[in-house]
Amino acid sequence: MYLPLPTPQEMAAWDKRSMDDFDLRPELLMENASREAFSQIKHRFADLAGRSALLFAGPGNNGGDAFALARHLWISGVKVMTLHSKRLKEYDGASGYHLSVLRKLEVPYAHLSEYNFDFIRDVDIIVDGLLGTGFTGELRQDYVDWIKSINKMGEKAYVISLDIPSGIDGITGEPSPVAVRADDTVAFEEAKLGLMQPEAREYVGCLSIKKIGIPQSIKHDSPPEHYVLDVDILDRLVIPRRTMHKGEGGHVLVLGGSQALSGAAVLTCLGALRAGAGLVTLACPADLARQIRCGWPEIMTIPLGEGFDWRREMFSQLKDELPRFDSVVVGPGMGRDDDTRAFFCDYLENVHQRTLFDADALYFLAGDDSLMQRISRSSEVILTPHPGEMARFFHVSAAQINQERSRFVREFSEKYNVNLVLKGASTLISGVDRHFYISPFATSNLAVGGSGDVLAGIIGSLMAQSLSTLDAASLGVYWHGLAGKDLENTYPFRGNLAREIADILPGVLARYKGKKVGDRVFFFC
Ligand SMILES: NC(=O)C1=CN([C@@H]2O[C@H](COP(=O)(O)OP(=O)(O)OC[C@H]3O[C@@H](n4cnc5c(N)ncnc54)[C@H](O)[C@@H]3O)[C@@H](O)[C@H]2O)[C@H](O)CC1
Ligand SMILES: [K+]
Repeated sequence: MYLPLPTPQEMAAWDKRSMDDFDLRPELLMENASREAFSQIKHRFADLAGRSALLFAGPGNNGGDAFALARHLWISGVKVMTLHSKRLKEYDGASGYHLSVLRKLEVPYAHLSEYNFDFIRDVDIIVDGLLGTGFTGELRQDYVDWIKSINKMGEKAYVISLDIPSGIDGITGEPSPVAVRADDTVAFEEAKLGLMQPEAREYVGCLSIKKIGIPQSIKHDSPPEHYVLDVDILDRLVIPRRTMHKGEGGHVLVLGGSQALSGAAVLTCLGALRAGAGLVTLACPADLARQIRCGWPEIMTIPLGEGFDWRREMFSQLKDELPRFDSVVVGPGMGRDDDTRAFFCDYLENVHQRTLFDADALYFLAGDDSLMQRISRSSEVILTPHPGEMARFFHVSAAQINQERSRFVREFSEKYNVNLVLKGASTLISGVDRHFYISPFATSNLAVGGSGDVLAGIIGSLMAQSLSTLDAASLGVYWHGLAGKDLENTYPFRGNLAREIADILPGVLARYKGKKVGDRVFFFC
């Protein structure tokens, strides 16, 4: 369901405990790491003998991984050249050990700063073992130059990064200021947090996670703070009983829509229906409800008051009906005027415990902390802002939110302790369990008006189907992302409609549920 995403510090702590408590030597873990990278290369090249490989070995253990890998390639008949970043005698510990074996085997090596890349012709394989989780701050200029050389040669050669593309920050995922563009990245034991951040996407290539022998109990005793959603989250949805009745599918109430924005509420209803809700009811001003009823027979409506505008009094019509719904989605296309706000405030006084707040509901909540206090610490509600909506809570810009998504989400959780979905590439979920869950999907096919409305409907639907709010959010975000990824195949230049995201949900589920992805995090590489 959730794969751990340790920070470099969390990973180093696991590493240390492996040694201290279990006497697992670093040489051994390094050997395991290099074997895993080797098998990934073998997976890419059917016949390795006679190929050429250039290995970049940095000053730390990432460089040691490259030394050990150079040995496996050499033994397989690959023409190997190992380039090291510091003087040979400066290598010690596990890296020094694997280097010494290489030297005994007489594998060719050279100092990086003395090597002339102009001599390189048609290398097949480039191994990036320059920097791993020990990298901090900005790259030194010589590293910038080496990384640029790798990327230049990588236009024609296969590039594999060990653990993390060199130059990528292990937490933020940002290149600092450049980074290796890999075809494959093999993350050792677990993917590091930075690998899953949107900033790292174009550098990581195809990511696989390979175990190197860190005992499970260590990870269990010191769990990381962040996780990435995995495909088996789809297993939370069970095949429905043939004899079920629609009530068992849950009943979602959507409060939203206004004359200018009726489509948003409809898309939320469609998302909810396509995600399997047995019944979906839209409550909105009466004239709007009549219009929507004509075009969408599957959506039931509760016409409130009269006209097209929301009014405070309308809530009294709805109040007694709330308990018959299994979840409520409030906000899509609702509008932001004072009368709508008054209706929303009355709703908050009587809030359904399984409520999802989206769009204009977030606008009201962000503008008045006393409203947030009414739902704060409610473990079953959820807020689903995009960066612009999140920005209003902090009086910053959407760009600032995107620069430090984790930090803002953490601050929000600490202040209000509710479930939260911060949308965007690599959507971030924070649960009332104080953990953070990242979506593995970043696709431009989801960047279309109405996509968020559909997501609100999906999550609302899953909340109505008795999943915990956090599971509903995780599954909903994964399913929505998978649909977007699937649309990428049909519409590589975008152009899909938001309603198509909703429409393909059942088919996507049928195709991908139970599918084995092995140790790959991303389906599509
Ligand atoms: N986690 C495990 O159990 C295992 C990890 N392995 C590999 O080891 C690296 C982490 O190794 P470490 O020695 O801690 O760090 P690095 O190799 O990343 O190198 C640190 C090295 O880099 C220098 N440095 C730091 N910042 C900069 C900078 N901005 N510019 C230039 N140089 C920089 C610093 O001085 C250090 O010398 C992990 O990623 C795995 O690949 C094991 O092999 C298996 C077990
Ligand atoms: K690396």
